[in-house]
Amino acid sequence: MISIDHLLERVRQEGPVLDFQGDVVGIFDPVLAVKVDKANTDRLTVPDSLIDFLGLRKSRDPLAWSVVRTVLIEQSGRLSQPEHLRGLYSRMQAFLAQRAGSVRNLSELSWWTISQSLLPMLIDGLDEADTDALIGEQKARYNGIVLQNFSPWQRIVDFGRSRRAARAVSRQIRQRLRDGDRREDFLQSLLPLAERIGTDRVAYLVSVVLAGMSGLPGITAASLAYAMYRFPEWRERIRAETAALSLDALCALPMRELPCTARFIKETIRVWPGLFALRRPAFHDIEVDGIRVKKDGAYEISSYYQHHCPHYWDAPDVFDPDRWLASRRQSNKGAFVPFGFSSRACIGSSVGHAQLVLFCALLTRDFDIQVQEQPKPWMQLEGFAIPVDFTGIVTPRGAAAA
Ligand code: HEM
Repeated sequence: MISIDHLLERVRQEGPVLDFQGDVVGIFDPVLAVKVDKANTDRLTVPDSLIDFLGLRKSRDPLAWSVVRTVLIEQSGRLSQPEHLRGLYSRMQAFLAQRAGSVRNLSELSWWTISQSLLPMLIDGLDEADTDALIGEQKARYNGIVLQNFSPWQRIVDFGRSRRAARAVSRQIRQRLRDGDRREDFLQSLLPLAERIGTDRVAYLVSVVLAGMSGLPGITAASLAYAMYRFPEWRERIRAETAALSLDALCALPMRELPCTARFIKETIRVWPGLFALRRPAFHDIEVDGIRVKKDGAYEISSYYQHHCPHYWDAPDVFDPDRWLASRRQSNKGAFVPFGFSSRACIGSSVGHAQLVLFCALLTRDFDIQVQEQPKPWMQLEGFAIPVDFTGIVTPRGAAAA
């Protein structure tokens, strides 16, 4: 990956559309990035499965990706209602409480607190064995995404984990369809598609949501914990806001009563967006506003670039949550894209954003964190932002709210 300074200089000299090696076009203008990504996604459908390749499916009725996205976005909205957030908060709180009192890798702890607590929103009512299977898939993703451990042995272990998780998901789908049992979770929202696309492809869609909830949410949570360590004055402001609310009030997400928390989250995901650059294959020839990307070529778009470009932000590298005050807000022309670019943006952003607010509350009103200063924690910026050497002890605060 080229450095941000080099990229900024190239864009300054050559403009926002750059030719990279190997038929890759870099698009570093927010409006153009959205247009090209949309043109690529418009014709995207749910991919074929093995059954299609073997010619075993009776009807072949392609289902647009945008339809699936709408279903999932609506479900994400329902799952961010207070009654579901209360459950999410309790799960995160219990997870942290079990791990309190001993020295931990705080990035890893943040990642797992967030990721594991989301599982019942994917499939509610799982038994222990199937929960273990899905946690196994999350372990595989943690190894690949965060630890970047691609040793042959790890790959074999993780392949086994993924197979086990896939079997658990298929079993759950069959069981739900057979028993007519209804739950409020992502799986439920996908079941009506089973008749049209087959249960195998519903299982695939469940795995896409599982992947979505087992990567960036946890990485973002680690950045929030790190930002609280680096900027303790903001931690105290968040504590004051969240401790003033009962848990029920907090789960209604009264953002007007949480202005510092909201600004802190925005600024953390601006400075350290979960994903720096996306290199997306072109599914067909794309021609938009004079930009051409050949089928089987690729284009690159970057939230990190957009979040650090002085064209859109004053002092872009400075962590300054107050830049989001209404009195100071700049017109950033759609450059702020922590949840991705519109046509492929995060389907879980309602749940995701709510969870980040609750995570901030948890780390301030319910727990204290003592971070170890040796070795000094630092933020690794390679493809995504993850705090390193970030160890410490989490302890419950005496006055944890009911
Ligand atoms: C703080 C939390 C989160 C952040 C920062 C985040 C960020 C993102 C980003 C940047 C993308 C775009 C990736 C791309 O363009 O290829 C994305 C996509 C996605 N996210 Fe999230 N996400 C979060 C939470 C979640 C949650 C809670 C779920 C599931 C419940 C989820 C499910 C997905 C899925 C399925 C996609 C793929 C959408 C598609 O391919 O059309 N995300 N997310």
